[in-house]
Amino acid sequence: METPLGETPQALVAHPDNAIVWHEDRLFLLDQRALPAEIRFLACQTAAETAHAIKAMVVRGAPAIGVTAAYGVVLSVRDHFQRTPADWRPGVEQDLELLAAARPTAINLFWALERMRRLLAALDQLDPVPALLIEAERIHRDDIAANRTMGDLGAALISARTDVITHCNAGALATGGYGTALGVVRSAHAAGKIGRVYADETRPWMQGARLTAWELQQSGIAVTVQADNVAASLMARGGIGWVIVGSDRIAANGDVCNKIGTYMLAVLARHHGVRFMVAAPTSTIDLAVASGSEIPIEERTADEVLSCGGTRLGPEGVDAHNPVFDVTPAELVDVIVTERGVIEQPTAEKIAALME
Ligand SMILES: CSC[C@H]1O[C@H](OP(=O)(O)O)[C@H](O)[C@@H]1O
Repeated sequence: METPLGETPQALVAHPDNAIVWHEDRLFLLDQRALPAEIRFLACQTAAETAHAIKAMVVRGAPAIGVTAAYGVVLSVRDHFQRTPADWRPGVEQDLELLAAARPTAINLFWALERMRRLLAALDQLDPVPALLIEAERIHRDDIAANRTMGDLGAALISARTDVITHCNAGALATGGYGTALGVVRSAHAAGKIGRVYADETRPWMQGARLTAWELQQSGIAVTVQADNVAASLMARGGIGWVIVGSDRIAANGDVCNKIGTYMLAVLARHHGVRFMVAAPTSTIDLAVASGSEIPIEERTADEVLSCGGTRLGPEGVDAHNPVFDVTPAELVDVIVTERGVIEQPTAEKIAALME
């Protein structure tokens, strides 16, 4: 289990861009289960603790999960190399499986593990840890750079000041920093193009009400939280120029898997003439799945639906259905923004050309 901190080191400043910190040979995670009511970092010292932190959603969001898993591999190799320097690889392989089993949908988890696995296979120097830490830090740094590039590319698509709707949290907390959908919002806001952000609360885990609202408040961006069923009438009222969301996995044909409720927003946006933007790094594109129907959708516990903030809402004995992602067909996506460029009206051909 992760180690709650006694004295938080000065390097651990509580800011959305500081959700994942490698400090003094330990991995510190801003506990997103407690935000914004409580600011607390948890320290992970093993791959098992890191895997648990991902599964328990201490850290969540596709790119953030990938970055965290990469550091989890560093913890694993250091652990096994120290214990059995002559035969550390079997134990690390078991830890890689443990990390891969933490959550099934966000492709960045598997992308990051595969990148670390490739380096592991190539390493033959005596102590592998330094090279692996450099790679994990590179994955982290590259994700932030990608988000900043996407922020500017997405902001350029917003032609005039407007209000926007976002869903869940695709901000700095969900990435290595800066954010994907909220990275576009931050860059567009800096250019004077964002009036107000309407953040869907995003039942049942409330990423929007808790995390997106906190992030945008920290960035000085006007944010209004709304129940998940308000978006239709808000779009009908007018004034919403864009729906801007992130993604956990994009299929080869441009179908977008994202937090449950995204598909509903895409249908509403198309009906109301609101443009629908998905911001995601190319590490979220999975060419191995032809369409969204092949993407595994994580189901979490019924209790997450039948309770809120620790208070039981539903009667005992009643079941609940809790798929935490859905798939938006490519034809409902106006634009996908990646760090390599923008795809209008995504198709398999356009995705393939981008990924060449
Ligand atoms: C920038 S990816 C964020 C993405 O991840 C969220 O899911 P979860 O909070 O369950 O990890 C949601 O789908 C966001 O759009």
